[in-house]
Amino acid sequence: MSTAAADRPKPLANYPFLREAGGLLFLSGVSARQKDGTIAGVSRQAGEAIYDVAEQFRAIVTNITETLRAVDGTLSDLVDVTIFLTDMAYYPAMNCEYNKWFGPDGPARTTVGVRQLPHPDMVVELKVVARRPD
Ligand SMILES: N/C(=C\C=C\C(=O)O)C(=O)O
Repeated sequence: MSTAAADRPKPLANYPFLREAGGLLFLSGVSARQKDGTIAGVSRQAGEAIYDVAEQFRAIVTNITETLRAVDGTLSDLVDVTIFLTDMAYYPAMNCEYNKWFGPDGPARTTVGVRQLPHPDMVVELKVVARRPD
């Protein structure tokens, strides 16, 4: 299974976009980082960072979609999602965006609060598992 074609920001270290095992696809953690290195959903006002968790979430969904596309998969193949938030104050807005993408029959989901993600402008990161497309 080739994963090299994914139209995704390059990994930050020596890990693959995804790894297959037992008919499942385990994707490495995905942020809103773009191919040019910027992070979606961040603006600055008077030097202060303003974070849009919904925009970051949408960018993550795009990154996941691109990763799955490389193996002929789609978001409907997701079976498990873990969401990392740097502040639970983002939880309601994240849920609102989440519900635009996934229904009650979507993947199992867990959300946890974390102190930091790999870049200070990342406020949300997803770790997902998908079934291997037929
Ligand atoms: N998966 C990891 C980072 C992902 C960052 C990104 O997608 O921008 C990691 O460090 O393990």
